[in-house]
Amino acid sequence: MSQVTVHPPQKKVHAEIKLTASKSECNRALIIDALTGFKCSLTNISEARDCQTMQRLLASDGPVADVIDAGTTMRFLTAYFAITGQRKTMTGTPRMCERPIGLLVDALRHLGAKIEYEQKEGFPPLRLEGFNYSGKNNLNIRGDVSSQYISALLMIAPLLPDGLVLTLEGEVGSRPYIEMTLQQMAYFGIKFQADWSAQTITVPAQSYQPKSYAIESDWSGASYWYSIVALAEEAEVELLGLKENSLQGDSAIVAIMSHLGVKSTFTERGVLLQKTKAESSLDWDFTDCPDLAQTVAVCCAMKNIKLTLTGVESLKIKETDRIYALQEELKKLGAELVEVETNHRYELNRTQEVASDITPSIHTYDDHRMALAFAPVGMLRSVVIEEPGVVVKSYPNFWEHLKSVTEVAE
Ligand SMILES: O=C(O)C1=C[C@@H](OP(=O)(O)O)[C@@H](O)[C@H](O)C1
Ligand SMILES: C=C(OP(=O)(O)O)C(=O)O
Repeated sequence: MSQVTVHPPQKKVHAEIKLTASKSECNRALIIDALTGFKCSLTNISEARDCQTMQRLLASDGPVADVIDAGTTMRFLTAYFAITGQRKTMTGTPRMCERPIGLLVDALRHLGAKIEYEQKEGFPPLRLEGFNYSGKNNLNIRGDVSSQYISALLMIAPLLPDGLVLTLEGEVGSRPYIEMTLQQMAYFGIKFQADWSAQTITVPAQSYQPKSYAIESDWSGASYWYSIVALAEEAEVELLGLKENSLQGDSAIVAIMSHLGVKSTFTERGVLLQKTKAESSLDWDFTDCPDLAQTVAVCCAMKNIKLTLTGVESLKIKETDRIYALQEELKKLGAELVEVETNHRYELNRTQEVASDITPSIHTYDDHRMALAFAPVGMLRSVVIEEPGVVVKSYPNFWEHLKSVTEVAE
């Protein structure tokens, strides 16, 4: 097993970090570029493996598209290959083949795509066998499973002969990601109407306009630096390439961390993080920013801040069951994450002190965010992170960046 040990810093954490670009923004830009016939000029392409995989698969005419563990790549490419009538087998890691895709497949079939399941109904691997337009431009889809299905459908909507009227049913999770999709579509010239009270988005048939586009740094990646600053005794970190008015919903970390002891000041180059006083409890709804839940839970566990989490149901179908993974690994930090009876509400409490001579060893469950969220623990006590290479999915340079502020032993 490979592992790293993160040791507490010997001096003030002081760094300027150039984060890689957002994988979400990048994978949308790559799909839109493909829909213009690759006529856009994209800059600051993300180093995240999910985006490298997207680029490689868009450029390949091979019959099998293996997305590895990239959810957006799987969902966005399925819609893209379907609408462009490409015959492909879509597959990924064993975990990817446990992540549901039935709602997207049903929607694409309704529009005219021929798609078969190769193994289990509702899950990858899938076989795409062409597209024959059904003449239907109305579609209803549940909003509470994954917003990625909705983004995937929206991005192909302008290419449908009659456009698309998409109605989202029930609760809508990860809504900022849907808004990011619409804003990026608008940037590339697409006109649409979004009626959020009726949860209906109307996209007429039209063409994307090729343009140049610079992808912003990754706010999800920024969240680990917020946690580092919150936990370190003394710290000042500038994160480069982030904007105050971001398309990314994970910029909510600014507001969350203002309660947990990090002050943000936007500069011409990005955002400056400085320490400030933390509150003793936090109650946060993660419906709009599910990828921040692990960062915040670990940070609160270490700072002994009582945390109540809601809106975390989707965590069970991500790279791993993140609720289970958090529950297991937080125990090693002396904290307990329990579901409160009132349903879908979780409470995090420190229940015991872990002796200072114990070095917790954190299992990462093939989930980049488990490694990234637990690494900041090293600001307060030495911690082992198992299989550290998982970070490559979204933040390949993380360990190099961390080494610039503290000892990370291989
Ligand atoms: O559209 C996107 O780029 C994403 C949407 C979210 O997924 P869900 O919509 O499945 O919650 C998020 O967790 C994921 O990391 C990226
Ligand atoms: C859930 C995530 O990614 P995806 O769904 O794209 O695999 C993530 O990066 O936290």
